[in-house]
Amino acid sequence: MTRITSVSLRRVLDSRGNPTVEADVLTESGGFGRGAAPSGASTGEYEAIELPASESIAKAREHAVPRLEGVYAGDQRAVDNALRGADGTDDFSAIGANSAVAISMAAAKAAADVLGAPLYQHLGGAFRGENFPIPLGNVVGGGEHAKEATHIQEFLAAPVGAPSVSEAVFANAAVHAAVADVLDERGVPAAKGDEGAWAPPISDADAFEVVDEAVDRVEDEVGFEIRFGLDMAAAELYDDDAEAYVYGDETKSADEQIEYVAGLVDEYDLAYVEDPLDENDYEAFAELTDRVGDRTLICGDDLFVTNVERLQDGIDAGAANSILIKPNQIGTLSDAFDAVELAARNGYETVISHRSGETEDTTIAHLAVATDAGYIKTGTVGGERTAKLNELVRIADDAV
Ligand SMILES: O=C(O)[C@@H](CO)OP(=O)(O)O
Ligand SMILES: [Mg+2]
Repeated sequence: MTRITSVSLRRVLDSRGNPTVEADVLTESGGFGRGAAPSGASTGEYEAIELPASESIAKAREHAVPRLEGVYAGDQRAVDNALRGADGTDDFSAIGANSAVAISMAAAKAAADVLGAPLYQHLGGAFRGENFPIPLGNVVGGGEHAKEATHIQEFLAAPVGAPSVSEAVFANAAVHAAVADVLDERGVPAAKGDEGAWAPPISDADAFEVVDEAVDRVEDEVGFEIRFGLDMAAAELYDDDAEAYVYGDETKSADEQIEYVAGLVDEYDLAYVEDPLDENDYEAFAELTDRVGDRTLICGDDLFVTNVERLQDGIDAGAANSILIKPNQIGTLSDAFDAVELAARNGYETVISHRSGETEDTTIAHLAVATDAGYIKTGTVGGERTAKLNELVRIADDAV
């Protein structure tokens, strides 16, 4: 094992053009790792705290860096415990989860570098599974990621029948292109949202038709099953005062929302529905899961925020049957692994995910392979999205 000799932090651009934190970790035997923090727009109420990049860097330099020097880079728990100890809060509000996650990922990469092993192998070990995640590809979106588009935040292609990860990745890109064709045929202009999905000014009902048509076309071309799913990001739709989900001029009570989503699952044979209900409503999540959980994944993102305590509450309540894993929601890779393990022990599927604000960092591709995750959600097109997808293709090709 080799000790960390230096941690340097800087501000770099994220895909929205905002400053984010990048960390470089060096070890005594010359190992090097670099990690950069992503950033959410539709952030959950219970996420770890992201501080302004400069403030987070200043605080981490003062409190965390001195504690990290001398820690074994390959002992990820020790690295992450040092980060937690330096911060001293439950939610990383002292140094910022953005510096914490950048350092945590950089240390893992430095350790992999020392070992001469790819990151997924260092994280997953010799006996990790041999499966590859199915990529969920955002092809139409709105909500907090694009104003004047759909109320539902993400319509996600799910190439569940793809024979390889590479074919799955290309199928999602083909669905993205087919959506552009269908919109064009309907005379609908479309810009792109934060994650590169089309952001057309159409109703949610029309978006279902467009995506369904695009998926059918590509399914015919490629000859394997492609379904689709949603991230409803319903906490963003929910109005606490009105106690209702707000879709422009229309509102839905929790019961109506459950009815609506269950109807969509059946009508469109949805493979996946993320955050269909408010992040505080475990009960409604449990009711929906009970109704449709045998035929689709009901995934908690803002509901669980990659947090084992919130996930345990969900398991106890029977809320959802899968969890979105975003390392920056909780602050360290160790915490993210704990959430994956708790999920796996309780039969919850795991979906490793990007954020709407991203960098070229490819850690989540390695994390998905290392943890044998069933799915990865990392967009479809755009450099910061294809960075992860292309890394997955390289991992499958043994070329990292
Ligand atoms: O809600 C989500 O799942 C994510 C990523 O798609 O969005 P954000 O990073 O804005 O929270
Ligand atoms: Mg989400």
